[in-house]
Amino acid sequence: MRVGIGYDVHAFGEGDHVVLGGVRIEHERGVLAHSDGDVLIHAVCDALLGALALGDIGHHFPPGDPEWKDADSRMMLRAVQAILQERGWRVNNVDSVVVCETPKLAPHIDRMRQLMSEDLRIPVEAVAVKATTSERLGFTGRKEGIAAQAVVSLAPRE
Ligand SMILES: Nc1ccn([C@@H]2O[C@H](COP(=O)(O)O)[C@@H](O)[C@H]2O)c(=O)n1
Ligand SMILES: C[C@@]1(CO)OP(=O)(O)OP(=O)(O)OC[C@H]1O
Repeated sequence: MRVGIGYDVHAFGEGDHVVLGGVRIEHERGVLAHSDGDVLIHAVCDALLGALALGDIGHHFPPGDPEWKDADSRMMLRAVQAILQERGWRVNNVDSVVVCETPKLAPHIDRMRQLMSEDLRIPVEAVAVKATTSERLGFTGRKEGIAAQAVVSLAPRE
């Protein structure tokens, strides 16, 4: 068994939607990012890579690389899953939390779980996504950006 932790932040910027866990959510602002700025999937990718001490998302998908400009972060999640599989591991479970005052995430949580479980090839019951505000404190509380944290466990493939 291996465990990993991931954390990511994206600042709000111009735009009319955010993408979280692969779900497009209409919002008064977008996020600043090289890719689609899916802070939740980035945190999950970092947790998965961390579990095997394989560096971080920026190491595998360099922020300056045109290939990843505006990229769908689900491509990165599937690529990371393939790396784990090649090395003889499978994802056992994912837990995660997204921190932002807005948008309201509760209506979208089950879709995020579904999409990430498909990309990771595990049951939806093994993927948890939670949302919280930071009670108007700090950068998330001031609506300057979104943060996400993830913890994963991996098991050897039989
Ligand atoms: N962006 C968010 C933040 C929170 N929620 C949901 O609201 C509940 C209460 O949040 P608190 O920060 O006041 O504890 C939380 O448990 C989430 O279910 C949300 O949907 N979107
Ligand atoms: C996802 C990548 C892809 O270039 O860029 P961003 O979308 O800017 O996201 P971030 O979490 O800041 O950095 C990781 C990069 O790998």
